[in-house]
Order: sequence, then structure tokens, then C-alpha cells
Amino acid sequence: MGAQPPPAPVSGLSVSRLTVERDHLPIVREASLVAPAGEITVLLGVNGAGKTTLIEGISGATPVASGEITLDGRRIERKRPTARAKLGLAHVEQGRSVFRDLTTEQNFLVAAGDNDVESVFELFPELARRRNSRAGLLSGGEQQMVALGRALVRRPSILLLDELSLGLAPVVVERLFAAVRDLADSGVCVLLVEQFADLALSVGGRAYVLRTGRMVFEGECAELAASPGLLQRLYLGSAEEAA
Ligand SMILES: Nc1ncnc2c1ncn2[C@@H]1O[C@H](COP(=O)(O)OP(=O)(O)OP(=O)(O)O)[C@@H](O)[C@H]1O
Repeated sequence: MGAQPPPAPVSGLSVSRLTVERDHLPIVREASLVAPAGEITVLLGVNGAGKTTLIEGISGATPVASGEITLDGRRIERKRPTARAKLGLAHVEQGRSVFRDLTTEQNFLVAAGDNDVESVFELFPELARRRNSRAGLLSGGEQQMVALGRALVRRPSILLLDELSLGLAPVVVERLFAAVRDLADSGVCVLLVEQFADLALSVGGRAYVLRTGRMVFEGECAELAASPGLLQRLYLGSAEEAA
């Protein structure tokens, strides 16, 4: 067999040996992952594992200390968050960030620039009925749809989702994840951060597990879904041997 050709550049997001610090302490240490376009890549880990810190390093909300981030083949780790957003990156932060005093439609309009907001109402028809309601009066699930919609009106190619499911009923999370699945099927690269694994693993392709700032697993969601014991050991810390 001859020499293997070099791998083609990945369309989507690629992170290599990324270290992200907070208050000069390394919280994420030399983490690497690949999230291809058209797929949901799932990032798991217990509370405090460093998932949010890693996502913030990718979006630029927190500066990175070292390592590389590549977006559709372009290096972005030294770019400002707004420049990363212009290149197609969107970050839905933990905690349903919506303007509570604006209506649903106004929330979309302030994020949309010149883009049309109707495509978001098509993705979430339940919000069309709440178009003129103040976002602060919506249910938790509807507010999370608004937070997601605010990211989607900018038509991102790469979507970072931090704990969409937090505090929501399973039926609502299923609805949100179905919409996220549709987005990925339309070609968007999705990196889904979750603390509660089951539903995420049911919609995702690749999976990564972070523990105390280090990546301790890289594989398929199906593999983790089929082996809850493995996930438990990865979470708790006796599974480098098992991985
Ligand atoms: N500003 C800060 N300064 C120092 N340490 C911090 C700071 N913010 C977070 N940390 C610590 O960094 C670690 C990782 O936090 P992070 O929020 O990234 O984890 P996470 O996996 O997203 O957890 P959660 O699911 O609770 O959000 C935690 O131990 C946390 O206490």
C-alpha cells in the first residue's frame, strides 16, 4: 500500500490542542475536536468539566492561551468575537439570553441585520403565534427557541449550543433537538454541549467527553449511548483505561 494522501481540510470546525485560561488558570488543557459541517457533534462532561470555557474559547468570548481553531479552513483563534461571527460562527450561550422586554419578533429583528426573520418563524411555527408577545412572558422552552432563533437569523454555518436543555421538560428538549437536527441536515455544523447525555447522544454523530479540562473520549455517540457504564466511568474518572 502506498503513502496515505494528507487529509482534506474539514468543512466545519476544528480545534487543536486548545488551552483556555480563566484568571490565569488553565481550565481547558490542550483539547482537540473536529465538528464537521452537516453533523451534530456532542460535547459532554459533568458540571465544571470546562465545557462552557471551551465553547467560549471557540467563540472568542474568552481568549485562548494556546492552540488552534479552524473554521471552514481558516484560522480564527486570534480573531475578535465579532470577526468570528462574520465568518459564520454563532454562539447560543447558557441561560436563554433574550431581550425580555422586546417582543419575539423584535428579538429577531435586532439580531438580523438585513436578513429576513421569517425563516425562523418557519422553523418554529409555535413562535409565529407569539410574534408580538414580550419574550419575558414566554415559557422557558419558547424563550430557548427565541435564543436559538436570534442566532439563526444571522444564518450561521457553525452553531455552538451551550446547554439548550437546561431546566426544560424532556418533551420541550426533544422539540428543540429536532429543530437542531433539521439545521444540521441543511448543512450547518453544530457543536452541542450538554450535561444530560441521553437525548444529545440520540441526535448526534461524533461525541467528545471533557473531564477536568482534558478530553478523555473521542468516538461515536452510538458507542456511548450503547454503554451507559462507559459514560459514567468517563464522567467520574476511572475510564482512560476503558476508552
Ligand atoms: N472566572 C473564573 N475564574 C476561575 N475559575 C473559573 C471561572 N469561571 C469558571 N471557572 C472554573 O472553571 C471550571 C470549568 O467551568 P465551566 O463553566 O467551563 O464548566 P462546564 O463544564 O461548562 O460546567 P457547567 O455545566 O456547570 O456550566 C470550573 O471548575 C469553574 O469553577
